[in-house]
Amino acid sequence: MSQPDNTRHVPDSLRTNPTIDERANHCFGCGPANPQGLHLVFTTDTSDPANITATCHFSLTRMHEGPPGYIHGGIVAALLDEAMSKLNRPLNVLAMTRHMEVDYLRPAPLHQPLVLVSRHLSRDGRKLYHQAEIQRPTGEVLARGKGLFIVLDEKLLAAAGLTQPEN
Ligand SMILES: CCCCC/C=C\C/C=C\C/C=C\C/C=C\CCCC(=O)SCCNC(=O)CCNC(=O)[C@H](O)C(C)(C)COP(=O)(O)OP(=O)(O)OC[C@H]1O[C@@H](n2cnc3c(N)ncnc32)[C@H](O)[C@@H]1OP(=O)(O)O
Repeated sequence: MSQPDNTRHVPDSLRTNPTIDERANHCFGCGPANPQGLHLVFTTDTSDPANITATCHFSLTRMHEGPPGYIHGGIVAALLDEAMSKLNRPLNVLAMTRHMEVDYLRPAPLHQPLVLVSRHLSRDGRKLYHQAEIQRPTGEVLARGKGLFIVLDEKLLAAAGLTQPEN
């Protein structure tokens, strides 16, 4: 009986010592290699250490439709989650979402320029508290998320062949 050839689907980068960026290459939110992904590109601003932010300008099409003409609510949550996760690198940690909540304030339209803005709120040991918003270019807030991210412990990372970034 023939066996599936899994090796063809393993990128070279995963055979050696892949960086977190190489591993995140297929991330649904930001991975450039994911043909079905959102391909979000963020700019982070660390100029004020007390107010670290990440910003992304984007527009979606009917691939991500929920209510007619509007972004699906699950995608809204994914956008907010992604935006908040982008704060972890400037904070120099690898962390994952433990809890998040979403306020759907107004329907978020397809085919229109929108802005994702996330902000680091506070840190308590391994617990990072972030928030993110989807805004119109006018600043009107359409959706807001708050998230608890947990800095991954070294044992979990070691199992995945990773280490926390140097501080
Ligand atoms: C297996 C290896 C994984 C490899 C991952 C490698 C790198 C990842 C790093 C970067 C990712 C790269 C690209 C970004 C990709 C996606 C972007 C979007 C981000 C995501 O989409 S990422 C996916 C969704 N994410 C998950 O798939 C997480 C599943 N989960 C877990 O893997 C565990 O859950 C973990 C490890 C997170 C924590 O596990 P844990 O056992 O270490 O910690 P625990 O659960 O105990 O919580 C700790 C403290 O939070 C408190 N706490 C809990 N809930 C609370 C609440 N509601 N309010 C207030 N406090 C709360 C507890 O009370 C406790 O507090 P205390 O320590 O003070 O007791």
